[in-house]
Amino acid sequence: MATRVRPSSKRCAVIGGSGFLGRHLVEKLLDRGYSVSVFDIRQSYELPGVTFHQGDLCDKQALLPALKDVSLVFHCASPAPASDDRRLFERVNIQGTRTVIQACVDAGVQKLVLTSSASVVFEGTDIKNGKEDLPYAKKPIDYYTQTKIEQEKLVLEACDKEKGFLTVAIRPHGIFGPRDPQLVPILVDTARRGKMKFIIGDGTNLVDFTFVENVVHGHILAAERLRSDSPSCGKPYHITNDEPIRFWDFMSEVLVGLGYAAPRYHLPYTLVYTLALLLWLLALILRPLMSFKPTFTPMRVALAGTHHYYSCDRAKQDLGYKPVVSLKEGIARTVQSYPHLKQGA
Ligand SMILES: NC(=O)C1=CN([C@@H]2O[C@H](COP(=O)(O)OP(=O)(O)OC[C@H]3O[C@@H](n4cnc5c(N)ncnc54)[C@H](OP(=O)(O)O)[C@@H]3O)[C@@H](O)[C@H]2O)C=CC1
Ligand SMILES: CC(C)CCC[C@@H](C)[C@H]1CC[C@H]2C3=C(CC[C@]12C)[C@@]1(C)CCC(=O)C[C@@H]1CC3
Repeated sequence: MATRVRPSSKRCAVIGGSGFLGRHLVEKLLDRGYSVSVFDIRQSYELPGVTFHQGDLCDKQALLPALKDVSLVFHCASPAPASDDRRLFERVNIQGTRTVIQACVDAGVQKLVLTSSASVVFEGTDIKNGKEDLPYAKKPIDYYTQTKIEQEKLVLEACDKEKGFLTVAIRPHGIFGPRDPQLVPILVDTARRGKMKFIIGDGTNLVDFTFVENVVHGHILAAERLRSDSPSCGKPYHITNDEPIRFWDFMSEVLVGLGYAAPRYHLPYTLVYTLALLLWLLALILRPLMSFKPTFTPMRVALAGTHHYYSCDRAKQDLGYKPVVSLKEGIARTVQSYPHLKQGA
């Protein structure tokens, strides 16, 4: 009779492990003595202790070898939020996540940790100290958010204590840190094109930004605390720096740290939001003829002009979460890590 090898509890897989968050997660897992199998559509680095499997997560046959003898899987792959390719989001975040769940079950994986997003409850209006019991956005602001909602539901609903398949979702917000391909590069590009002179709204709106190492810490705590008798089974958890900051103060600190001027002049929120909507519509209409990507999308304007900060109380209580790097230290380390994006570089 063939005996089934019990997966080692120190062997895990990171789907999306070549990306920004995924790679930081892989590095921390290695530090903690895990051996890691990375599954990603691209390979961006090599590290001892890591086995790479290149493929599309929508392909179960490609996924299965990466999950062999693995007890714990982190799923942090997604198309970039800046894309507006609805079919891609639906294929990867919804169909692909179904495939990931099925592959985990087939491979005998015991725990699945999903990187969701705090944005699953964001509709473009103020959220102050939002808790996990807020309803999902009824009118998600973009395809990214819409498909992250469906993805989170799928993973949490798949939690099955009887079958020994446990799931949990981490909802980070505004991840930043070294090697981030999004926040700082887009900010600097906008500044270099002379478009970061304006503050949208009165500039007092509070927002969460989360240093990447805190997000990693939250994921590992969630994974290690996940047992059939733990309160976290099938639940989502906000993970932030727990230090809400004015959106425009955060942007200014990063810009000034890199040698650019901070935005100074105010523009009314409703005016900018309406312009962003019109521009988005225009881009949609002109798509068959030409392609242009507006910098100020409705989603970015909404994020820049409203309050959106979340309570981490549930993560503190159930997971023992506490940020390990302060916002000040995180900003300093981030700025230092981008010498090539400095003014004049
Ligand atoms: N960055 C942020 O502020 C926040 C991010 N999140 C979530 O965190 C997770 C990680 O984000 P982040 O690290 O910033 O993103 P990245 O784009 O840096 O990483 C995602 C990785 O997944 C890969 N990928 C995309 N599609 C597939 C596919 N079909 N099969 C296999 N791999 C694929 C990407 O490859 P490629 O680059 O080639 O597409 C990339 O390597 C995502 O789930 C995101 O939704 C949540 C909240 C905030
Ligand atoms: C042009 C400026 C008004 C803004 C430049 C910075 C923005 C690129 C970023 C500020 C907040 C960020 C953010 C995300 C992406 C990058 C920003 C818009 C997410 C949408 C990434 C994916 C998520 O799950 C939620 C994030 C919220 C904050």
